[in-house]
Amino acid sequence: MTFCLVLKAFYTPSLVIAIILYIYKAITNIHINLKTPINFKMMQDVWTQLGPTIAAIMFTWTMYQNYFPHELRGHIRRYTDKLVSYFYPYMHIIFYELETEGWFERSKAYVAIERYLSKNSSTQAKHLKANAVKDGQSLVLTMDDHEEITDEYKGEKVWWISSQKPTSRQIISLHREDEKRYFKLKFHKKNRDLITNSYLKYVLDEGKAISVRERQRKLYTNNKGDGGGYRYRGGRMWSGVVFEHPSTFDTLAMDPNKKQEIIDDLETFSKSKDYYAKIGKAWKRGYLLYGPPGTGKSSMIAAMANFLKYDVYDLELTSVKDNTELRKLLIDTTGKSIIVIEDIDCSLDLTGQRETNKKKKEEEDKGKNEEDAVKEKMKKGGEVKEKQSEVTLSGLLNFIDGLWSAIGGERLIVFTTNYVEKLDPALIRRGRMDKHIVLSYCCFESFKVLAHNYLDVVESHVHFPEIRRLLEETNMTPADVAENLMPKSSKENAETCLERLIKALETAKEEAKLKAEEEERAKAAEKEKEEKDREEKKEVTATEEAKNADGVNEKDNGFKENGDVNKD
Ligand SMILES: Nc1ncnc2c1ncn2[C@@H]1O[C@H](COP(=O)(O)OP(=O)(O)OP(=O)(O)O)[C@@H](O)[C@H]1O
Ligand SMILES: [Mg+2]
Repeated sequence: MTFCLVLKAFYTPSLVIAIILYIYKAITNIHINLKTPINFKMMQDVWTQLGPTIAAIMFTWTMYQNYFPHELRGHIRRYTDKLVSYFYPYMHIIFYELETEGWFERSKAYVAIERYLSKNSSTQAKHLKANAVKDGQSLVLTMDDHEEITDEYKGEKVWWISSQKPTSRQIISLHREDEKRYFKLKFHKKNRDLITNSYLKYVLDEGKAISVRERQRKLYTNNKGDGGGYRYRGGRMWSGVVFEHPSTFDTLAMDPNKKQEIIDDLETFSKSKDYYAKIGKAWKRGYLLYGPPGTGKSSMIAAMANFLKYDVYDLELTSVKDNTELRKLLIDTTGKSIIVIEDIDCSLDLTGQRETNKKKKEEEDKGKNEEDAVKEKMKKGGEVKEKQSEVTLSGLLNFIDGLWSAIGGERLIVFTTNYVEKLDPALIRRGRMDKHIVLSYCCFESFKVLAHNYLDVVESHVHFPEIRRLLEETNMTPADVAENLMPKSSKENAETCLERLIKALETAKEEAKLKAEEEERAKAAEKEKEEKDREEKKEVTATEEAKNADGVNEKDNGFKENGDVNKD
C-alpha cells in the first residue's frame, strides 16, 4: 500500500491526495477495529501513526527526486499516467497564459478563454481577480488561481480550473510574476470530439467577441510619413485616440424608412461572414454618403461606428505619399473597422484621370513640364515646397477592392462628398461603393427627430403645421435646424426655440426667393446679351458677305476688261 502511495505521489498534488487517503484509511481501520465512535483519543492515535509514515513518504519523495535519473523518472511518470488514465474517465487540456515563443506575450487563446469565463467566474468562483480594461474605465472579473468553475455545452458538463506552476528560474520573465499561469479544461473522455471540434472553437469565438464588444474603441488618423520607412510617432502609421462621438441612429435626423434600411444593411453585413465566404467576396462593404454641407454625413459615420462597435480610421489622403504607402496603411488597419475618406472630391485630383484622350494627355504633359520648371526654380531659390501626394485613382481603386483589401475582413469603407457628380464613375460603381446614401435638406420627419432630441417635444406641437409647410417650401440643412432648436439660455423653452426656427425658415425662404429672382434676372440678362451678340454677329457676317460679293463682281469685270485687251 505504501509503495502504491509513493508511486502515486510522483508529483506534489498526488502527494497530498496520498496523505489524505492514508489518514482516511487509518481512521476507518481504527473505527472498524475498535467498533467505537471516533473520539479525541482516537485522533491522537491516528496522528501518532501518521507522523512517521508522512516522514517516510517525504523522505522517499526527496530521495526519488534527487537520486532517480531524469530519464527513469520520465518513464515512471509515463507509466503511472497510463495506469491512472486507465481508471480515470476525464481528459485535460492546458492553455498557458504566456506564449513560449517570442517575447512571452499573453496567448490570444488564454485571453479569449479568460473573457469567456468571466461571466461564470463572477457567479461561481469564491476568489476573483479584477483586471482593468477600456483604459481603466471598467473591470473584468476572472477566477483566481486554484479556483474551479463549471460550464455546460450542448448538455455536457465541463470544468475549468485556473492554476499556475513555477517556471524554471533560468528563464528571465518580463511578466509580472515568475510563474506559468494556465487554464485547465477537464471533460469526460466520451465528449472528446464534441470538445475538440466544437466547444473550443465556440469558447474562443465567444471570448473574442466579448473582447471586441467591451474594448475601448479608437479613432485613428494616418501619420505623415516620408515614404522611406521612417514615420513619426514611434514608427506607427496610425495614431489613435479614444472614440467618443455620441452620435447614434437615434440622434440622427433622417427619413425613418431610409434610416431603418441602413440599419438593416449594416446588421446584415456584420453577420454575413459565412455568406461572403460562400459567394467568394471579400468581407467588406463600401458606402458613399453625399449631400450638401451640414446634412449629417460625418454624424452618420459616427452613428455607424457606434452601432457596429467598430473602430474608425480617418484617412487623410493628402498626407499619403504614394500608392505603396496607401497599401501599407490598409494592411495596418484591423478588422471590425470603418475606413473613412471625407470629402473625397477635395482629397486629390481624382476626377477624370481615366479620360486618356490624346489632347488631354498632351495638355497634362505640358502642364507637368511647366510644373517641373516651377519646382526646379523654387529649389534653386531655396524654396522647397512640401511634396504633393502621388496617390493615383488606380491606387485608390486597388485600395478599395484590390487583392489587399480582403485582409482583415469585416470592414466598411466610407467616402463622403458634397459633389458626387465630380467623382469618377469607376470610383463609385457598385461593388466598390455598394450603397449610395444621399443626405439632403431637413424634411418634416427629420425635424421631428431633432425636436425630440433637442427640446423633448415628442408628439406634436401647435407650431408643427407651420414648420411642416415652411420646410416643404424652403431648403434648410439639419445642421441649421438643429442650431435654431438649441436653447441659448436657461430662459429659453421649446416655444421660443420653435418660434426662432419659424423666423429662420421664413428668412431663408425670403432669401431663397430673392436669390431665385436675382438668378432669373441674371439669366434673362445673359440671354439678352447672347441674343444681342448673335444679332451683331449676323450683321457682321452679312456685311462681310456683301463685301466679298462686291469684290468678286469687280474681279469679274476686270477679267472681262483684260480679256478684251488680250483679244485686241
Ligand atoms: N441628419 C442630422 N441629424 C442630426 N444632426 C445633424 C444632422 N445633420 C447635421 N447635424 C448636426 O449638424 C452638425 C454638422 O453635421 P455633420 O458634420 O454631420 O455634417 P456633414 O454633412 O458631415 O457636413 P460637411 O459636408 O460640411 O462635412 C452635427 O454636429 C450635428 O449636430
Ligand atoms: Mg462632414
